[in-house]
Amino acid sequence: MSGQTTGRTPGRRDVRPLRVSEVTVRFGGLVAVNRVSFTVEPGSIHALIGPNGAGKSTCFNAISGVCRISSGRITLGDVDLGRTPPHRIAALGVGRAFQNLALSPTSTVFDNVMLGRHALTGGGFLGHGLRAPWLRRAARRHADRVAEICDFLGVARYLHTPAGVLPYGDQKRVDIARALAVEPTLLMLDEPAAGMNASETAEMAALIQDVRDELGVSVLFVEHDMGLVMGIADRVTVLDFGRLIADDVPSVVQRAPEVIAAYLGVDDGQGQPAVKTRAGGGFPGTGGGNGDPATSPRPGRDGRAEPDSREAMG
Ligand SMILES: Nc1ncnc2c1ncn2[C@@H]1O[C@H](COP(=O)(O)OP(=O)(O)OP(=O)(O)O)[C@@H](O)[C@H]1O
Repeated sequence: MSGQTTGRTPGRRDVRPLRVSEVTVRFGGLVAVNRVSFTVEPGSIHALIGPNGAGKSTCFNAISGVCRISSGRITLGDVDLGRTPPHRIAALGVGRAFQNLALSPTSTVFDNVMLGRHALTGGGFLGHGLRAPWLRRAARRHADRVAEICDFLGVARYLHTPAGVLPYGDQKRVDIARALAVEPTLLMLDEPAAGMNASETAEMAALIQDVRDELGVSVLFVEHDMGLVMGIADRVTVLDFGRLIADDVPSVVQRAPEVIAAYLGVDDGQGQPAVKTRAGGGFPGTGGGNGDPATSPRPGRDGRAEPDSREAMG
């Protein structure tokens, strides 16, 4: 991946910490996120993990303004994001790529990525029909930047191709390009390796590291592939049933008894999973199972097994 990048840094904004402080999100009587606090440090790769229904997506939605927090505070630097609409949050420097690609399949890659740019431009210069010379110059600058971002993501050759005909892995890259088009200081990735094979996952890992190292952008990602998480994250926050159960470096998190128990549903009290009760389950470092919690059943809120339909992803 590194060979495909331009190495150009945006240098447009200071990268600031994202602080999630005592955040609670309720849906009626259900507490989906329960007084959760963590900080994404500037220039870090930070993973948010947890079994199905743990509250990861809700937490992501709260940070990107898609759902309202019931209490607590979310700040980027000293800017309060907690009650800010999504388009403003994007303009403030938070770019988000989605698990289910948020691309228009019939629009070109260029147009899809330019759409991401509209958080910066307000869509204004296009709406004026490019009559004034300064509007044409602005449009050219934005077009050049879109091309640069696509080059960085390794999808520049598809610039004028409808996004929908690209291979899945390349569509993922275009979606990340769209998120980077807002010139974010924080990039949020929702299950970036979902549906990818081992070599595509390795390329995605390299890409995420390039975003951090070459663009200086912090990355917060939700992921079920524990190999990817433990391989690239500087810090890992673990949720279970809406509560934070661990927040530390990967080597500590993967040995935390609460984390092992959350993924396997059982703990023998010594921090060791009772794997015999969870066929195929396991968490890296525990010696239990295939190392991919996404393939493991886990107890539901009512204590019954809650099978996960996800495919094993490495
Ligand atoms: N819009 C909503 N209305 C009601 N309940 C919701 C809503 N969104 C999520 N929930 C519930 O909140 C809890 C947390 O869900 P969330 O999707 O955040 O978990 P998750 O960790 O992202 O799970 P997964 O890994 O399966 O995507 C679940 O019990 C879910 O059913």
